[in-house]
Amino acid sequence: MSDLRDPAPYDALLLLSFGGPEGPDDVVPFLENVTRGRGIPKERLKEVGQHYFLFGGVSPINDQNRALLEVLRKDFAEHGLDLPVHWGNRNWAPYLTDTLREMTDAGHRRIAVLATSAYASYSGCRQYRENLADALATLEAEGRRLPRVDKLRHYFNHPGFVRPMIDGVLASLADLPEDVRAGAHLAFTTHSIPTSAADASGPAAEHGDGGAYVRQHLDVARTVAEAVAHETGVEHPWELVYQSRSGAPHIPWLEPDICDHLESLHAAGAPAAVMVPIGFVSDHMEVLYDLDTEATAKAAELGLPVRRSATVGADPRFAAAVRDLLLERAASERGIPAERCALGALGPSHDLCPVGCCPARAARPAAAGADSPYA
Ligand SMILES: CC1=C(CCC(=O)O)c2cc3nc(cc4[nH]c(cc5[nH]c(cc1n2)c(C)c5CCC(=O)O)c(CCC(=O)O)c4C)C(CCC(=O)O)=C3C
Ligand SMILES: [Fe+2]
Repeated sequence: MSDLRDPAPYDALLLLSFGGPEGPDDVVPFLENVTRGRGIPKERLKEVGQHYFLFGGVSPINDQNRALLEVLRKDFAEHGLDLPVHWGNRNWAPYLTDTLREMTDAGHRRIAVLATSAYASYSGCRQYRENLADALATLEAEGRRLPRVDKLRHYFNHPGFVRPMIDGVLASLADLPEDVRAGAHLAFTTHSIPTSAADASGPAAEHGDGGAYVRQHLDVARTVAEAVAHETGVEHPWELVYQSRSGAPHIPWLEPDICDHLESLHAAGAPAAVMVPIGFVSDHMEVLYDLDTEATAKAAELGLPVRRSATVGADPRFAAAVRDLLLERAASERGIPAERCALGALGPSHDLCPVGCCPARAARPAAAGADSPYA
């Protein structure tokens, strides 16, 4: 096999996701899993529970991961990549620990991990690595010989992640009434996090205010906005805004919120907006509730025409990007330099999170980084 198509040393891929409830009885236990020890106000939990109940207690995220699994397996098969793809979640079944146990018992020794989270930050990266460490600790306590797990690099700027978003924005613009289209703002949106977490996501000293988290999002937003301008001949004004804030009101989180932003746009005379959820990999609950329900209602109240552009989801170009990331990392683990695709100004992200990357307040073991306690 030609070197750059060889998955060795990897013998399996693990799709690692957030997980979500699949019926009304799952909602509260799911929220308990998500927020264990994180001091989310009870009021906020009741509110978030309502978002799920509005959709029958079902988060779309699991079906989206099932669809992604299917396109990944299809893409691998079509490209002669004989590598099983498994799926495990941090907060709901199929649970990460159970999947990793099955993979270990099936004899997998070297597992590449794709997290359904594209950017740096504690919530988007280190927390996934902590949960991997927890799962490995459980398997170790059960007397199992541990496989090695490697998390694939951040793919926020991979063309297979960015190009489908550009197409999504073009489709949303085309769907706006013609008389407001040319003046439409692009409101790039992502999950708000505490400003302290943003600054620690790759140090503010190196990346500026908001750390790597904000810088990476700004880079993607600029890349998408420039590609859209190139395609349409119109330079749409754009901004990076936030959604889904939680936590106590006195703690500063990234702002402005998308709903406040729509109000400001309206007040400033903007004729329309496209909400572009660059922070998310699929149309899960944060997109369906916070954007399609809440922000869309706010826009209707203002009389501001809005559209919400698609996330990458199970786009075959994303599956191809995952294959690319896996083969690139496999080659590099074998000591062979491989091309590392990236759009924008920041270049490809690191393979291995450095010691102390994206720290949380309380230090906990995290796998698949330079400070992993596991080989
Ligand atoms: C950066 C980021 C991403 C993007 C990266 C990634 O995708 O991982 C993300 C994704 C998601 N967040 C999700 C759900 C929730 N996030 C919560 C809480 C929080 N998220 C945070 C950050 C992020 N979150 C933070 C700083 C908190 C508060 C503190 C904490 O608890 O760490 C809470 C608790 C209640 C609330 O506060 O809202 C819930 C229910 C779902 C599933 C949706 C579904 O079911 O379809 C997904 C994909
Ligand atoms: Fe979240």
